Amino acid sequence: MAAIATNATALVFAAAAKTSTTSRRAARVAASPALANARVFAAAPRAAFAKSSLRVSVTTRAAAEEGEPYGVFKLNYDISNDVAAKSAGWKTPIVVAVSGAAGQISNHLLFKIASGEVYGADQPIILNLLGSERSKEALEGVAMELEDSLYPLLRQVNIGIDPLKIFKDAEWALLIGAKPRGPGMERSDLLEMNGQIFVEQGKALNEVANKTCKVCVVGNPCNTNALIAMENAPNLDRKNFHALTRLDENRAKCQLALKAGVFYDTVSNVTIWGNHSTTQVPDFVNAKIDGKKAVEVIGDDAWLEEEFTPTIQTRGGALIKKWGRSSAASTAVSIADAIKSLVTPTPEGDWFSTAVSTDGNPYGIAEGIVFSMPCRSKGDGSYEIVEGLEINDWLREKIKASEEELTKEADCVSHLTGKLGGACELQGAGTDTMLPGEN
Ligand SMILES: NC(=O)C1=CN([C@@H]2O[C@H](COP(=O)(O)OP(=O)(O)OC[C@H]3O[C@@H](n4cnc5c(N)ncnc54)[C@H](OP(=O)(O)O)[C@@H]3O)[C@@H](O)[C@H]2O)C=CC1
Ligand SMILES: O=C([O-])CC(=O)C(=O)O
Repeated sequence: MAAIATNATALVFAAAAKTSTTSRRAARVAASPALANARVFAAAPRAAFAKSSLRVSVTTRAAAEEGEPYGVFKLNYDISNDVAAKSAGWKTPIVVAVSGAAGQISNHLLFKIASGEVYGADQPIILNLLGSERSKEALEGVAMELEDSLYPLLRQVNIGIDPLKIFKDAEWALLIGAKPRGPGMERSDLLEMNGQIFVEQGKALNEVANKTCKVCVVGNPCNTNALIAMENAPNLDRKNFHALTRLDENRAKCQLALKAGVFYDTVSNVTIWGNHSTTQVPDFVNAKIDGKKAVEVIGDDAWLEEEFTPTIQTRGGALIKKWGRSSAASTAVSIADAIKSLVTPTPEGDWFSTAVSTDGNPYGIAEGIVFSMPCRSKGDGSYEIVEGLEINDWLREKIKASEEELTKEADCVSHLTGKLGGACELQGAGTDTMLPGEN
């Protein structure tokens, strides 16, 4: 993690960084007498927080030797004296690691997370931000903006370019960074290039993340990137790997509401099946509007099949044409929604979409891929796949096409997932498939 000096205190601290923890602290105290009375909070690992009193009993030693928390987050104090924290009954801080942290999606998401809107108003957050040589400076800028936002719940920010450090003790890993597809690139090229990133990050998560870490892959092609990360992290529960299809669900809810002439909060039970690509299947068959079947409320099967479905499949591309960039704010909102769906109980009778491992799934989808399905959660971070949805011929055929696409993608990256692979059938003209932003 980077130790970046932003003020006199930090400069003194940075200069002392190669000495012992004790002498570093002495140097900081000398530079800032107010610290003389301060005790440790900033880099205390999660286990150090006693649930009842929020008392911190360890020093920053371990983290300090790897790199310091950013800027103001270096300032140590005793959380047991934090009246606001105590009276609000705050929980133990959690480590949320984010890759592509200097990118445009993160620029929206990080501030939502730090505000308490995502994990709850009683959940202190430690943000670990992963960048690269390319984005080092930009990442500092992001950390500066987080400092300047004065979020009470944001208790520490660490920035760095080494996933082994940034993913340390992560309870959530939001993997957003990925190379965008460039002109003339085959999807298989993108799979290969980004696949390498997710091998490295999967291995790092395996080594240093909390064993119950929940991983949400956003960087495209997100389903297969999630598969690669999952296969490279055998110490983590496969069920805890997700690829983001919540944006597609939100897009589908909006279009159904628009057609029905109702506000979108009346639309429920919307599933996105399959890949976050143009083969995805927005399920209008099981969707509801005001508790009634959407198909009956809308009463226009031709529209649902021939307009609604392709509109959702290609919404990303339509947005890029208008805005000149891919969805960022709405993607960040949907990541927040996806997390909230796992940390709060799903409303009775409803479900949400997330792409998860197909191992043991109740719909007969091929195993060994990451496929979007209807899920429910008790709010403890885990989920179950909702069984018993009606799969009519229309859905069956479309779901099959997305399943075949993901199976081919998995074959293309078999050398990255430790499987004995088949040929990569995505290579060559006419066989290539598209991301939502590529049409
Ligand atoms: N699943 C979904 O619903 C959606 C997914 N997406 C995907 O999310 C990802 C991030 O989008 P967004 O934040 O808008 O993108 P940005 O271009 O703003 O940021 C992407 C980040 O990826 C990192 N990156 C990793 N490897 C490379 C590379 N080889 N070349 C360039 N950048 C790289 C960069 O960070 P660094 O230099 O720090 O590594 C960069 O900051 C994309 O893959 C996009 O397709 C977007 C919208 C919806
Ligand atoms: O293709 C992209 O980068 C954008 C994308 O996934 C989407 O908007 O759904």
